[in-house]
Amino acid sequence: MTTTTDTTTKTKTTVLEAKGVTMRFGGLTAVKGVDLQVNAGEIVGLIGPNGAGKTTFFNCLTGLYVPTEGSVSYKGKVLPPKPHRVTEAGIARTFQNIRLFHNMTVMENVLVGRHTRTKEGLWSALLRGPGFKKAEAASEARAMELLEFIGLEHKADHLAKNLPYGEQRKLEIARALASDPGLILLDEPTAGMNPQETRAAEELIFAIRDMGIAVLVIEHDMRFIFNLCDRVACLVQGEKLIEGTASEVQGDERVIAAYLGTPFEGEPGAEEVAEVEAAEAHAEAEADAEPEAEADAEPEAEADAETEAADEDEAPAAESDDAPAADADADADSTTSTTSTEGEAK
Ligand SMILES: Nc1ncnc2c1ncn2[C@@H]1O[C@H](COP(=O)(O)OP(=O)(O)OP(=O)(O)O)[C@@H](O)[C@H]1O
Repeated sequence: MTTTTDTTTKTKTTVLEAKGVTMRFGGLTAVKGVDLQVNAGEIVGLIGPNGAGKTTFFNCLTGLYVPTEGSVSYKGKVLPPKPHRVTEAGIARTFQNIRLFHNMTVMENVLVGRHTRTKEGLWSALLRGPGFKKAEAASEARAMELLEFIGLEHKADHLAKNLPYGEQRKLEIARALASDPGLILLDEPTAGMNPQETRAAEELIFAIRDMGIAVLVIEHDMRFIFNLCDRVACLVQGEKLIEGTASEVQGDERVIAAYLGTPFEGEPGAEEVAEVEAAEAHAEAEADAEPEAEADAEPEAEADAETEAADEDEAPAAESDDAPAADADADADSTTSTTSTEGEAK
């Protein structure tokens, strides 16, 4: 599996073109006039805070929702808003919450994904004629190729429900690939994954791109997205806030603000700096004053000083030293954990 990000051989053929896609649910406009293009050979990321409209936009692209306004074209043709027609046209997808057939084997799950490419009709299937058997053998061969591609060929006859979580996510991708798509939409492919599984998913997506399949991916894991994507679009409250290269989007203050409310990287605000400096100066002054106080103190006074160690004169200095670091960690943690919890919850 190659992880090259070399883009020299990429063409600029537009695979997906969404124009002015709007989706309203009663009074709520979940997606507002979003334009987005995905070109052949590209990996495009779609980011945005919770409830920004990312999954709704995916559902509009794949025919699960009929957009209130706008159009979606695949390779120059407007797509009918019907999921099976969209799959037939060449767009496959995975879901935020895993949707495997849990009591079917790994192989059978991939074969289900193959059905849009199987031309044999009902009678042929019931009579199991030569045409059907040939098609069935070809489907199984293709399914096994895909299982080899994701590294699950040795588990072809295991029940899907017995796979570990990370392998279930990979199997979903194999099932989507079974329809021979030209574009795959991945909705939070690393939700709930550990760092090793996330890294493997990243490699898998590069390999899918290298097979000639364009990728549009929703993800909350920013490191993953910015490492992976040629372009990134950010949705906020249903609207596209910005679209650009990973570095353009990563550094955009509006994106940071949309996620966190306040910047958490780069320079802290003047107020925070002044607060920390004052606390440090206070702690130093206390430390300098202490030896003298101890030297002068009578035994009773020493006991008093110990009792006072926990009083408010000491406490602010100690807290001021620890608090900024602890807060920064908490911020970072809460960003990550919100992300994974969110992903798992759906
Ligand atoms: N079927 C629906 N009916 C009514 N409102 C909906 C429906 N689907 C989504 N919404 C609303 O549309 C908005 C966008 O939701 P959506 O799930 O698309 O956001 P998201 O960016 O994918 O969020 P997350 O990152 O949490 O998955 C939310 O306010 C949501 O409650």
